[in-house]
Amino acid sequence: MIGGNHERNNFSIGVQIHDKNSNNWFSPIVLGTGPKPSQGYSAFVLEQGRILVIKKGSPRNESIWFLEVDSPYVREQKKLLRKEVVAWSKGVRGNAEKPIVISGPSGVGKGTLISMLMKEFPSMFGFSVSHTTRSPRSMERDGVHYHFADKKVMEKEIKDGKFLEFASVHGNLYGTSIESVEAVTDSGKRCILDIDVQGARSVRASSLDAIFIFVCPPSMKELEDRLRARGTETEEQIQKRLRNAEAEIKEGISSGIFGLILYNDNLEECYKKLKKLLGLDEVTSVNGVEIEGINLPTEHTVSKMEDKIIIQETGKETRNKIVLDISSLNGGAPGRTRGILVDAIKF
Ligand SMILES: Nc1ncnc2c1ncn2[C@@H]1O[C@H](COP(=O)(O)OP(=O)(O)OP(=O)(O)O)[C@@H](O)[C@H]1O
Ligand SMILES: Nc1nc2c(ncn2[C@@H]2O[C@H](COP(=O)(O)O)[C@@H](O)[C@H]2O)c(=O)[nH]1
Repeated sequence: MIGGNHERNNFSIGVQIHDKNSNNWFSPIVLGTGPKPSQGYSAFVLEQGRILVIKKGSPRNESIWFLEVDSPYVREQKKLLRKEVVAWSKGVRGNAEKPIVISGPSGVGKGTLISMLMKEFPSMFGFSVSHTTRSPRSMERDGVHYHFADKKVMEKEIKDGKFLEFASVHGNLYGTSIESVEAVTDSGKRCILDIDVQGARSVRASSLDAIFIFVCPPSMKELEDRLRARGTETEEQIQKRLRNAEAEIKEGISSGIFGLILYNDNLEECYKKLKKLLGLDEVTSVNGVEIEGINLPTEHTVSKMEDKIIIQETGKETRNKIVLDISSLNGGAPGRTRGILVDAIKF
């Protein structure tokens, strides 16, 4: 059962599961950010354990949702959390672009390359803000560079299934929350994750369909010089990061986790190669790839014909029809919007 839940000031709609055998209702763990309560919903059970939910009277990009009840991702989470699990993802027009995972040893230049990409293509990419238990550096801001977290709180949230991946890196806990990835995908942008090799391995093993890029330094000497020049770590921390770098580089190159390997020798050259790998070398406009919202008429009826959902405007002389092609679904939970092909027909 999917329904409104205003009473406890919880402004996301609630989900309850009915067990036919015991005739009991129970509340599953709900992953991802769901839709806010609305004046009405239509729902259709789709293949592969998904429910399509269409909201009435919602603003642009807020009307189409998918509740995953028995998809491969949800089954994986049920095993991990040993509880009933469901997961939300939001429907967007077109293709949901794959998230990009960037890994590499500390100081190789991942953050520098990501900043260049986000500066040149601000409307295309968004950064997944990780959680960490390490202390902030002087220029770092909470919620922008990291969510600086208390270890106990973060460990509890990991237990509650709120993280896509987490790892102990250079003596601190780091992790990517589902909410952080969703904050990016919900804004229609392609998500970039800057995470270590262990985190990339976890993401690879999950059902999040991403692109994996490993960044290598030209030499260990150059890596050391960059870490020192950055001036953000103590000598002891630099030594620890350099020791870890050797194993990370070995694993990054030989484990098969990463489909793409970039050498960051000359920064400009490396950035050009990164853009080429992402198919951006010909892009001159910052608005080249936008994921559009799906704009539904406020008053409508909904029907299903084979693999098409037909949304018909009511109460007006011109009756616009919107057709969702559910055979075209791509992407999805966790932390991803679900792309869908949409046709609008005016009468
Ligand atoms: N190709 C390059 N040549 C010289 N210096 C570089 C190059 N790329 C990055 N740098 C410099 O190296 C330092 C480390 O870069 P950056 O902070 O981006 O590394 P990082 O991989 O994100 O590290 P961490 O994993 O610790 O966050 C920075 O001072 C940056 O300006
Ligand atoms: N597994 C994860 N690794 C992460 C995450 N966020 C950052 N990192 C990695 O940690 C190191 C050190 O980062 P620093 O900011 O302390 O220099 C670096 O390799 C990052 O890629 C995360 O969410 N999960």
